[in-house]
Amino acid sequence: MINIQKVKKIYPSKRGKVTAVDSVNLTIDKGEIFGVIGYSGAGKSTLIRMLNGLEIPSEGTVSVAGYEVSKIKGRKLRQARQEISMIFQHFNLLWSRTVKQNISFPLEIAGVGKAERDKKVLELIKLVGLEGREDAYPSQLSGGQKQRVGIARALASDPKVLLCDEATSALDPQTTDAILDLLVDINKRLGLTIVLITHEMHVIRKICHRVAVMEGGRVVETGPVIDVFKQPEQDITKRFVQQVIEPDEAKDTIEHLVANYKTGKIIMLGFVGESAEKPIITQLIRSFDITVNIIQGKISPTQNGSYGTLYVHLDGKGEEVDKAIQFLQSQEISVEVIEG
Ligand SMILES: Nc1ncnc2c1ncn2[C@@H]1O[C@H](COP(=O)(O)OP(=O)(O)OP(=O)(O)O)[C@@H](O)[C@H]1O
Repeated sequence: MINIQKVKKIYPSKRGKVTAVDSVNLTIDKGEIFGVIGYSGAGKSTLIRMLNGLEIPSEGTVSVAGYEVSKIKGRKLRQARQEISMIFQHFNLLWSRTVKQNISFPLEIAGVGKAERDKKVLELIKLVGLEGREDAYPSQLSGGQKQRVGIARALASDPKVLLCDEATSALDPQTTDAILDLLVDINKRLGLTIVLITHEMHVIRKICHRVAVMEGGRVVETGPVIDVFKQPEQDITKRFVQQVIEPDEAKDTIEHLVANYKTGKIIMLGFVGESAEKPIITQLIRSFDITVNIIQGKISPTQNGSYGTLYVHLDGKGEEVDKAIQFLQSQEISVEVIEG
């Protein structure tokens, strides 16, 4: 569906040239939710803007939904943009138009007749959950509702690809989750390919099938989300993964608890995929003469399996504790002894 080949984008600036995107190759399949993550200045916006011709690459080719967007102009590019829609961090709504009129706008531009427009707008309002708010103005809506209008408007032209430019960055965590759920629902119902850029690993964890990590204009790591969580290769990826699996308050609690347990061992277990759903702790308690205290744990689902971490304190005779650890190591989980 999307093919990015040897793409570079160089901007001229007063202090010389800036390479915003450097030698990027990516292929994104039909129906995928693909995330691009990176810190500010990594080149994410430039990359996503090249997918709908808002920026033209300095080198390389970009093809999306059968259009070579890096080469086309004028009418052909406008036609391509009907099939490659975009939503934005700050929604970009028309403030003097109602919800209905905002959603209808791209259909008016495309010359769709009134009856057909009205029918389509109603369908979209239902799809994004805005029933009852049809005649409200953007200023009367919450952030989440505004983004729902943005999504409905983007879907009006029946696109094949939806580009999301930090679409949840202006929203609170709960609203973010509701909008992410809506994107997954749309992806499944309409088979839409979604490409999103973000600086939050939570967004990637929750909805993406695959992820590319960008740093200094380059894609430094890419793969299925679960694999990246299981084995992040680059330091920057490890930092992003830690954002969600090991929040700072967890570290403080562990340090505090480690100081309190004088005997036994504290271990950190890492679960990925099917192992996250097995009753390993039950097996541990039944099979060994030890006590097991669960200190802290979190299991999170991704689009291609679950992963999680669990801190436990094992206490008992030294050899029995060691046997229990060997048992854990024989399972498909990572085991790290923290203390003891
Ligand atoms: N129009 C422009 N002219 C000159 N330099 C630019 C232009 N647009 C982006 N850049 C530079 O290119 C680099 C990548 O910017 P880009 O906005 O793509 O990164 P980003 O990862 O999206 O970051 P952010 O989330 O802060 O937007 C930065 O160094 C930026 O200053």
